[in-house]
Amino acid sequence: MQALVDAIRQQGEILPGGILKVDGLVNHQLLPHLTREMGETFARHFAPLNPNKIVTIEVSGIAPAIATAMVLGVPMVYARKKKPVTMKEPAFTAQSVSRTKGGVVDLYVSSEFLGAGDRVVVIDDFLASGGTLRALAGMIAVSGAQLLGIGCVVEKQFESGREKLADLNVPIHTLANIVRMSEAAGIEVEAGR
Ligand SMILES: O=P(O)(O)OC[C@H]1O[C@H](OP(=O)(O)OP(=O)(O)O)[C@H](O)[C@@H]1O
Ligand SMILES: O=c1[nH]c(=O)c2nc[nH]c2[nH]1
Repeated sequence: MQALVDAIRQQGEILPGGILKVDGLVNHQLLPHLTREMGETFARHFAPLNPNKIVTIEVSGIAPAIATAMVLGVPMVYARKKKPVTMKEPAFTAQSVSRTKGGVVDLYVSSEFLGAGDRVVVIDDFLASGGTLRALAGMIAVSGAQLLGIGCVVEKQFESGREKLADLNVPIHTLANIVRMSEAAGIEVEAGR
């Protein structure tokens, strides 16, 4: 997605710990034209798989996920990181490591909104180590739903998440790919794959 690649070139910043800051377009401020194009691009890519649900993780996955769900006309469910009193039991749960806040986080999805018969495409903002998507895929498997594919806005190729998720045997589609980044060489970003 060329507009996203251009925006990352213009606004992306490298932070310590191999973190790419794209708060101006993905993780804090959202740009409607870019978010809409993300949704349209993911929807075009995954429509042939005929999903009946988009699943993501709060908080930064919500925007591209709802943009995709709106184009496909299907519900979007997001895993919560704190279990609210409104969430009915049983809930599916897993743990992941938050890359931007540190520490282990619990993920919760209610069985009210995910279960056998669901055909799921997962949309998230970042594919880095793949740990968060692995946790979510585990919850989807336990629920009895079928995982059809994974879409991520930004892939950090140098963290090899794609290779680590290969055993899930689902297509992974990303919109921008960070091949490498370093203070010396800057951010090498190309179209997703
Ligand atoms: O592939 P991984 O190494 O697991 O990294 C990707 C995950 O890291 C971020 O979550 P984080 O909790 O940092 O942020 P968020 O609250 O902004 O969604 C991002 O939203 C992905 O879910
Ligand atoms: O804002 C972010 N920047 C990153 O580099 C990253 N990696 C995983 N999750 C991330 N979120």
